[in-house]
Amino acid sequence: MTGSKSTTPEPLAPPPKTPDQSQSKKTRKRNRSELETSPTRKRPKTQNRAASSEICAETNTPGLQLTYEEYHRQRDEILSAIIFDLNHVAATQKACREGAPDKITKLSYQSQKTYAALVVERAATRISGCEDKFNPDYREREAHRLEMVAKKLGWRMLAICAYAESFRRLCREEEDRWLWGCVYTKIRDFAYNIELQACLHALDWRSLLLPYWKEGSLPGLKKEALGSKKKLAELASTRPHDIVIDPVKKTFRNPVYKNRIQRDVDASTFDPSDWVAEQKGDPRDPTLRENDAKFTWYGSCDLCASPGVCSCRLKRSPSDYVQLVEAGTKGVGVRALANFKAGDILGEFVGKIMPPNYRDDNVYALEVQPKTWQRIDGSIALISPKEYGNWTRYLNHSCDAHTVFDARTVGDRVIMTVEARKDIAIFEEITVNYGNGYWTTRTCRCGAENCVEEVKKEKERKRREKEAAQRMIEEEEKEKNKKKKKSKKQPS
Ligand SMILES: C[S@@+](CC[C@H](N)C(=O)[O-])C[C@H]1O[C@@H](n2cnc3c(N)ncnc32)[C@H](O)[C@@H]1O
Repeated sequence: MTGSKSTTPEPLAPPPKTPDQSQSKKTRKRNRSELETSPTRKRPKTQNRAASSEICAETNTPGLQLTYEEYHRQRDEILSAIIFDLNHVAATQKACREGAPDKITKLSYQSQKTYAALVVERAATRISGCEDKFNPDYREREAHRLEMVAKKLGWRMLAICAYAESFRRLCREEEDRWLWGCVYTKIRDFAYNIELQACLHALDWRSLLLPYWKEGSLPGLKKEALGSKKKLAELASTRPHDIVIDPVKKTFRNPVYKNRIQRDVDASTFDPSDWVAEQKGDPRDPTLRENDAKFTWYGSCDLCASPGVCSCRLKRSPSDYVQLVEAGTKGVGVRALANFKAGDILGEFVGKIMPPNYRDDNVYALEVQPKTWQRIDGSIALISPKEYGNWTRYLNHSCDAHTVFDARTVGDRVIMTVEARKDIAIFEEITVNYGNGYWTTRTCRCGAENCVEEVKKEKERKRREKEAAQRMIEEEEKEKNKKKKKSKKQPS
């Protein structure tokens, strides 16, 4: 990414289309199969849904009260809430395990655990056939959905999801079976991602299943479903961005570059010895903002507008909502675990702070450029995360990217942030634009309509046409010269 900071605004997302226009044959087929998981539909009750049914009536989609887009939006919101709840419960559990939690945290954890245990119990009684069918509290819809998750996705998945209030409410209260079907399908497709996220955040789903553990006591509850305590403890102590998930093979690994494991770190590092040739005397970190007049050109803090050094920091929480995954031929990629909105700052690009002329990292390095209003040529430094960095280094390129790298002054330094330029849906791969310069010697495989490879092909086609035209002119010239010579030789 050297010399490739993209400061130009990304094109806006295309306007919403009707379901027929916006969906390819393949997606339509998939959507149909998603919807088929829930056979019947009831008329939605809320005002919002009524409005959506009007939209649908306008688009003449028989039998649908919501558009596909509306379904997908609601589905993504529910999924995002489920992941948020799981992370929140895991954080509460951690606080209770590690320190002296306050009363509210303790109560909150205890109540979440009780609710989750009740959900597992409901599924267990239903599946083992001991359900009291004459119980006035009997809720068929909820029991059916819990049974479906336990039987098809496994008891582990049920125990994990049971901790999320939004999942419990979805099973109990959501009347729209199609919407339930959409969410269920997505949970099924990303089950391994959700499971690993829960394990990495040390969510204690195991204790919900242990009371039922006895060979053959619950259909489908095998010893493997409980997992090994040692392996779970290992995962819980791993930094989530130190592993890359392969959801297809259901495995994970450490990210590696040139045979060295890449480590996840929280902040950039500066080693004065890297800067000796660059700066005379005592080398200093050029991204550090100090209270002396010499460096006032870093501008005021972008968070609190303080002209001097302040204590502002970027929130780290968005990093809990991204995952490293195998991205096919592109290597490692980043997947969103929440819905992000345009304008959200997702994180800081961190690594080793090197001089601008550093040439040893032509894959990951990013220039720290002056902010757009500054009239300063060149870059201040280069951030090289080839060995130590965070998840932002794994953002793959797309010519129609979701995010941009941008320089910002925050607290005591100038940092490179990753900012969303358009909405990002949960489980989508997050991309950034490296700039066309990066692809002069490489081949981009982003597949976007405006891909730089198309521009390259067009350039190549024009070059060939020009060459062919040049050759024709030359040949015509030669012919003319020959004719001239001949006519000179022949006496008139
Ligand atoms: C900054 S790294 C991104 C993380 C990288 N995928 C990895 O496995 O570490 C940039 C490298 O990822 C790969 N890459 C990223 N986007 C790509 C794209 N659109 N097409 C092809 N390769 C891509 C290229 O190998 C590129 O040199």
